Parts: sequence; structure tokens; C-alpha cells
Amino acid sequence: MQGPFRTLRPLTLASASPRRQALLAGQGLCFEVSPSRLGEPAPEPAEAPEIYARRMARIKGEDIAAKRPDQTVISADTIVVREGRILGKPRNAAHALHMLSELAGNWHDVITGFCVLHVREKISQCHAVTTRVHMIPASAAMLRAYIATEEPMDKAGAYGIQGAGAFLVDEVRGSYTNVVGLPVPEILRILLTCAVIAPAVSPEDV
Ligand SMILES: Cc1cn([C@H]2C[C@H](O)[C@@H](COP(=O)(O)OP(=O)(O)OP(=O)(O)O)O2)c(=O)[nH]c1=O
Repeated sequence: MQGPFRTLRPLTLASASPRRQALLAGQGLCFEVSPSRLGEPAPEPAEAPEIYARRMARIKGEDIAAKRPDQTVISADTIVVREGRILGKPRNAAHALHMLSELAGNWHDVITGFCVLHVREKISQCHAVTTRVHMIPASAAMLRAYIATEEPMDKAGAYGIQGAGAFLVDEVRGSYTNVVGLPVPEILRILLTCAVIAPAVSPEDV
């Protein structure tokens, strides 16, 4: 896909998320996709949500980076946090309804932990970005109808801001792409610094 950036060196996205793939492809980046199949362990007692999201991103990223030591590997983990409690993906429709009932009418945090790793070059950058999101006080009928679309089932907090779930969100404070699953400006800044990507057009072309 044509975009504002081009990829200079081999890049791998260690994620099965089609949203993350679309966010990077939309910038013009070329990359392979190699999701980690490691299970995601539960948070440690008293582990802060940002630390947990970063730890999960590191587990997934290091799994793939070890197999591709000459490539730059990007990984991420997105969680929803309401009053200090971490909401991952719903187990089933009833669990999705439970989660959305808690989120509706309230503020919550969406935290994406992400890593940029390169084993041979000893690059190991892991960070977490937090976005505040407010949901409308949706009725149970609206939430049930949304869950019936099945969109919530593979998403942290049981909603997708980029899909039909947009109807639930009336305010976002912070990075939008972070909610979708990858904080694009932060990732691009690191890739530019590491000379893995560059602007697609050289200055003399402008
Ligand atoms: C809150 C929110 C989450 N999500 C998604 C992003 C992530 O794909 C998913 C959270 O699950 P993750 O465990 O972060 O990622 P994943 O299982 O989809 O992929 P992988 O582990 O291979 O990287 O929730 C949205 O798409 N939109 C949203 O608005």
C-alpha cells in the first residue's frame, strides 16, 4: 500500500490482530506477520496495568524476535482498565455484556503496551501508552444488539472503536490508534530513529 513511509530493513509484526496490520500497512510499511502463539499469563498480584501490558508485549515480541534475530520485530498488547481492574477479551456473550455494562456511561483507560526489538542490534524498546475513553450510557438492548454482531468477541473490553462499536464512544482523550491496538506515532518515531523506515519521498522530490 502506498503511504507516507517506506521500509528500509526487514520488519516483522508479531501480532495476529488485523487492526494492527492495517494500521502499519496504512503508513506504507512492508512487513511480515508472525504472531506469537504463547499464552498470555494473568497479571501478577498488585502488578500495575501498564507494567502488565508492557510485559505481555515483551513476551510476545521476544518469542518471535528470538526466531528472527536479524529483523526488527514489533509486538503489542491492548487492555482495558476500569477502576484499576484489567478487562481483556470476553470469554463469551454473557461476559461481553458484563464488561460493556460496566463501561457504559463511564470513563475507562485503554492501555497498549508495545515493543520494538532487534536481537542482533540489541534494540529493546518497550513502552505503554494510555488513552482515556468515555462511553455513552447505552441501554441493555443496545449492548445486546451490539454483542449479537460478534464484533466484541476478539477485542479487549468487548468493543471496537473502529467498527460498529463507535456508537458507544462519545469522547477520547489521547491517541486514537492506541485504542485500535497500536500507538502509530510512537511506533513510527522509534522505527525512524532506528533507521528501519524513512519518509517515502526524499527531500529533493518535494
Ligand atoms: C479497545 C479495542 C481493542 N481492540 C483490539 C486490539 C487487539 O487486537 C485486541 C486486544 O487483544 P491483544 O491480546 O492485544 O491482541 P490480539 O490477541 O488481537 O493479537 P496478538 O496477541 O497476536 O497481538 O483488542 C480493537 O480492535 N478496538 C478497540 O477499540
